[in-house]
Amino acid sequence: MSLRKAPLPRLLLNNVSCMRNAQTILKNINVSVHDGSALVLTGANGAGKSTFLRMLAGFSRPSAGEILWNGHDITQSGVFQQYKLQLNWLSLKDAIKDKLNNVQWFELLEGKSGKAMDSLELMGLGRLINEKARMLSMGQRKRLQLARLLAIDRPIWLLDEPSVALDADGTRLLEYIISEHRNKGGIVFVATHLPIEIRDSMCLRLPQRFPRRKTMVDLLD
Ligand SMILES: Nc1ncnc2c1ncn2[C@@H]1O[C@H](COP(=O)(O)OP(=O)(O)OP(=O)(O)O)[C@@H](O)[C@H]1O
Repeated sequence: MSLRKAPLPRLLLNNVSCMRNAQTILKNINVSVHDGSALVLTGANGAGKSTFLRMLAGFSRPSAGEILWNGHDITQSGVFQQYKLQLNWLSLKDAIKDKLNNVQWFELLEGKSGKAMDSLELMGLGRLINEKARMLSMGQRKRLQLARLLAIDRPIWLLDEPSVALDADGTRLLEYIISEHRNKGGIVFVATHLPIEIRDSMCLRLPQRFPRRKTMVDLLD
């Protein structure tokens, strides 16, 4: 009889906690993530969804536990140098400058080229290619961020509220590109308040951090 070893998860969060300003934001998180998986993070305002993504991006370190990528702790500098090249980050701050062709600029920065125009077309921005980014609406800026995500093409996507400002078609495009990315073996983390259809995803609902006081919403009930 041959005993096959279970494959190592690409990412493993092992009893991870995170503190900020001497307060525990995340406590004892355990998650295994394999290629092609998606994890959807939900929870009330302030529950720690962005903190979770920031920790995965290496912006803040776990105060306890470890995050392993291919079995190696991402906080070790040699490992982090390799790990950070796997990440694609999308947040509410869009870091968009000047012309739409900043997608091409990001491509160049990555030593890749050729996907910018197709990505912009896919996200419905083709006819706006020569516009200044400051002329774009909120939803168009979000589409531009998504085009950049496609053009840069890294395996691990960290998406913080990716559907905010998107219209129904934009949200469907987002769902489509997430699905295609996963079909290619990519990994997607999504922190969201809005419903996004992501097939076979894991879901982690972070608990509310403070005992609730009466709010205006309670008075309206
Ligand atoms: N730079 C920081 N220093 C200290 N505390 C912070 C910092 N950034 C966020 N926090 C705190 O961490 C907690 C979690 O914030 P976080 O942004 O992760 O929540 P969230 O679940 O993403 O919330 P939201 O749904 O409002 O976006 C909050 O109480 C917040 O005040």
